[in-house]
Amino acid sequence: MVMLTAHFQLKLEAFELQVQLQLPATGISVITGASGAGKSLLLRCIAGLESPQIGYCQFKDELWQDSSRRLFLAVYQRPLGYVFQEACLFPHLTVQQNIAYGRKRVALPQAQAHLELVLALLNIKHLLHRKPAKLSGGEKQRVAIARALAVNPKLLLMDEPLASLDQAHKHEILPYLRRLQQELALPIVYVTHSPREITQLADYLVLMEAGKVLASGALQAVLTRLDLPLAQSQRASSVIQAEVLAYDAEFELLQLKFSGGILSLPHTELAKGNLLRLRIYARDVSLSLQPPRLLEASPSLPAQVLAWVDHSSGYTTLSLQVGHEQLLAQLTRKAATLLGLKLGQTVYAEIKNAAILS
Ligand SMILES: Nc1ncnc2c1ncn2[C@@H]1O[C@H](COP(=O)(O)OP(=O)(O)OP(=O)(O)O)[C@@H](O)[C@H]1O
Repeated sequence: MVMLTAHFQLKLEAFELQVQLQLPATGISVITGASGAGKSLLLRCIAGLESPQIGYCQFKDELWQDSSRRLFLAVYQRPLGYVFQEACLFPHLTVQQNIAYGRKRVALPQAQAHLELVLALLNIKHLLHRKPAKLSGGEKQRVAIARALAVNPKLLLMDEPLASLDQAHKHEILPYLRRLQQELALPIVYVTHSPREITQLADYLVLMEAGKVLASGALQAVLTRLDLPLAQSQRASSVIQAEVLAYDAEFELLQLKFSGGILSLPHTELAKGNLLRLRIYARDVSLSLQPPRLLEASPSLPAQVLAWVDHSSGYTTLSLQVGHEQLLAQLTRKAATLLGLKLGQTVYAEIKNAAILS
């Protein structure tokens, strides 16, 4: 189901945004692309903070903007929350007052219950009486997110909300974002450069370049498109869903099942049946023409070669069909040449490492 249909044409002095986009109703849609690609401008257009010469924006069954009919809802008339790179809290107000500041225009009876849920989900109840100067960067950003959610928006827009935080605080906030989206059933449009945030958060991915949408689609489909810069970078990765099958306590190995076979990963114990999102870097997948021998520690999985692309760095990225999933593998061009691969050929992929993202 489509949540948001957005067509914008915005001419600035030295830049033109020209976007036609549809985003799905559920999950987190991530907008990514190089610096200056127009990601923030697109988000600002959706919010009604820019006035494009041509603009059409429909959220579910609400028409927010249609330049052909001279219709334009101002930002405060659109039921959305906006979180910026910096928390931008009022320094003289407490956390509670900062959050209440955004809530003045909401007088729904269920608003208090909603707010309680938001405070619990973001784990900030114990901070309510502090001033922003006494909060860590991560806590400030959680308060800024609570303030945006306090108005009970139908859509949350986030523009690089973790960019000003150090690594530790980024890690602290990421799990909250996924939980918020799920518990509040709130669609999120999220701008980021970060490959980690893309793989951890995105259900749907939009890739922008020079003011235009270069590609958009389900995360896995966009990540594994060999014609896009994502698959050709050194950090190319694929994402798969897997289920916890068993735990080998002796070797501290988690056994995970996905449609392509079984993976073993060193990890602490997780409950059987848990569904996990795994990120597999293309360079952590090695290929062999021989089927695995019995009793290998991490048996290779049968995979079909779908396509490959050579890049200028001396590497080749291949896309492989493994069960119902597509995986990327990155080899040196020499190794790929020596394997003598052919399209459609069956090879054996060893997944040497995978990160559990959620
Ligand atoms: N108000 C403005 N007036 C003129 N040009 C602008 C304005 N705002 C943005 N631009 C230009 O539009 C282009 C896109 O800007 P935008 O902030 O959307 O990029 P971005 O993809 O979000 O980049 P970054 O990742 O660095 O934040 C840039 O070249 C920028 O200089």
